[in-house]
Amino acid sequence: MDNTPSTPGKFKMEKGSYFHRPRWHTSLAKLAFWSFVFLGLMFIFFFRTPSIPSPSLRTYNNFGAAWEKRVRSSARIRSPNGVSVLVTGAAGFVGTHVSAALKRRGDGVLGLDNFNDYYDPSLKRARQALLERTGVFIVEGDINDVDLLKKLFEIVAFTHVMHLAAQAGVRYAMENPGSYVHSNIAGFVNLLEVCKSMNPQPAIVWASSSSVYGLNTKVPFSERDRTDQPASLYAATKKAGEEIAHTYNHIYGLSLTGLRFFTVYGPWGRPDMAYFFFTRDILKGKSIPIFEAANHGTVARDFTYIDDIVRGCLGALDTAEKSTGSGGKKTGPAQLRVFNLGNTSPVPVSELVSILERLLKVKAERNIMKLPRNGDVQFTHANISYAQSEFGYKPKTDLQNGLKKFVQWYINYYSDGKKADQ
Ligand SMILES: O=C(O)[C@H]1O[C@H](OP(=O)(O)OP(=O)(O)OC[C@H]2O[C@@H](n3ccc(=O)[nH]c3=O)[C@H](O)[C@@H]2O)[C@H](O)[C@@H](O)[C@@H]1O
Repeated sequence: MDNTPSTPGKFKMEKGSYFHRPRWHTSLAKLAFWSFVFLGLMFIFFFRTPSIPSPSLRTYNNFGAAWEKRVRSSARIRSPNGVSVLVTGAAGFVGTHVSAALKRRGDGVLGLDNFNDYYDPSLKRARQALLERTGVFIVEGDINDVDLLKKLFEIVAFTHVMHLAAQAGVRYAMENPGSYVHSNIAGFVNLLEVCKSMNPQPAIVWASSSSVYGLNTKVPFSERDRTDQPASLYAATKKAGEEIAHTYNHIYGLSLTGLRFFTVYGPWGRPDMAYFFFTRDILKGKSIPIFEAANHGTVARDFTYIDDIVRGCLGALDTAEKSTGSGGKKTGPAQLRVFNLGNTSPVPVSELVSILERLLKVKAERNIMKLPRNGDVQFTHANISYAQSEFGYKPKTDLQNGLKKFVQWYINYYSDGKKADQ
């Protein structure tokens, strides 16, 4: 679809290296150089000890017979009313939890993830291992890979797609804008293109974000509020996703449900998020930057615990109606929805830090600083009545209890000397 690589992660567009090319003054130097390269390659080829991956994490060549068998087996429905779900971003934080929950109740689940290095890929591999143990196979690939997506639909007639693959994080969008366009816009369009051509078309539930409310000041945020003043490119790409969803629903009859997640946290979380790296840095005795708005204004988030989000995702999936189109043609109006999935009780970031201090029994070195103008908004607060009325969404975990579970996981996960660096 474009020229960016299929796994952007930390990839950034490079400036042309033309002006830095070495000049070869003599053909002798050239010969010596290539002989060196050749010998080096031979050395690597013959003397490298082959690393034997554990059977559970063996990588399968996409499209091979063994791979196809694993795809089929992972997606096999094991309960009477089960559905078959393709979960994109399955090695991600929310993707792992949702995949495990679907599998537990007997649905067929196949994961897809590009394992990019936006944050520590070993954490993604550990989540993959966790899912493997529950019988969920994650295909390694990118949502921009049309052939791969088509192949997966050829093997399995997915009834649903839970699309959670994305370039996340609000601040990183200033460093690497291309990765947001690549995953959240081009990747999403690619996935919808493939879904719209299927017969039957799957119903799609996908991750939008609370950040679409941008600079709005009226709280709590309702789905009916304006979403035309995003504060980050990340938010703008999620908002674009919502408009793109409208288009595919309108033209092709795809059933589409967008979920606006509000700062999701919990065990197996994302190391780029504040609660995660605050924990790491408090334990290290490193100072943590705590943002505050103008005139000492409070910065707050409607932090939402992962188990509540998972219940919301499953509720949305279970109430998703069938797509109405087939093979690229719409036959009638289809469902188009967007829901807030938040906690409805915002907590100031300074309070988040106090809770962590109590749980970790370590005093944080607080570095209070002005909210930088790099994508953050001052507060978020969800009105969840729509999700409540449609599928009984009701968050149960407050920040104190949720962080307790996160800290327990964190201490346990990093107890064996693993590094918690991003
Ligand atoms: O709910 C959402 O829509 C978004 O939630 C998070 O974004 P954010 O709420 O900014 O989460 P964090 O980066 O963990 O920040 C949490 C709070 O800590 C503050 N913060 C962050 C970083 C820091 O160094 N200091 C600091 O005080 C932020 O201003 C924010 O109020 C996720 O990173 C997004 O992917 C997601 O879409």
